[in-house]
Amino acid sequence: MSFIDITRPLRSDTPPWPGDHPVVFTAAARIAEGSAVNLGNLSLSVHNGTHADAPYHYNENGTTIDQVPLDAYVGPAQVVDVRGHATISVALLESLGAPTAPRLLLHTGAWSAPDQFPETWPLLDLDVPAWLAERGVRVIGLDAPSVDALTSKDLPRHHACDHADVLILENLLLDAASPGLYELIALPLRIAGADGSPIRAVLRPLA
Ligand SMILES: N[C@@H](CC(=O)c1ccccc1NC=O)C(=O)O
Ligand SMILES: [Zn+2]
Ligand SMILES: [Zn+2]
Repeated sequence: MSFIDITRPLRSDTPPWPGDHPVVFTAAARIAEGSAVNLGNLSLSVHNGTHADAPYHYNENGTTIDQVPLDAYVGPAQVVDVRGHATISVALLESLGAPTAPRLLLHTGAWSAPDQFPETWPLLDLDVPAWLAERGVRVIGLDAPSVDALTSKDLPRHHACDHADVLILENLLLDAASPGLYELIALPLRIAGADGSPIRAVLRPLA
């Protein structure tokens, strides 16, 4: 069965989080210029594009990305459509029949123009991470740049996820994923000591 690719392309013309390092991909060598090979150099913030946050991103004593349990990032996942909602409450998720899987992906529709960084996106109520964790959820993903607001400095939703042992995926591309149950594969790179990592995130429909 074919995959649905829920990864944003890493492109130098996609704006990063304000103030963060952009995607820089340069050709260090080109066959067309007489080299034996084409050779690319890549420079990134680990929060560019579709990525996993490591708990170390928001907790000095948190797990770094090379230490996170890989089985969290592979397995059944539910996609729900929360487009048009400013806040995501327990009641909203219940009304959508969530959660039915250990991974919950929120289609917010908040970042629709790739060359324009969004200013607002739907935010979880602070009791949602613990409520989801009690129901077996280990990963929350969304198609917005963060689980917290752009201007947040105290990152209450990141911390609520951390306290509930819920891992976070950000900047997914869920336009082609209708609500339903899938297998998610979204493994981070083994970057020693890092606070996050790009992922290649795909869904496979579960019949
Ligand atoms: N995707 C990130 C963005 C982030 O937190 C961030 C990235 C660069 C510089 C500052 C950041 N966050 C808070 O001040 C996140 O919410 O995890
Ligand atoms: Zn992040
Ligand atoms: Zn984050």
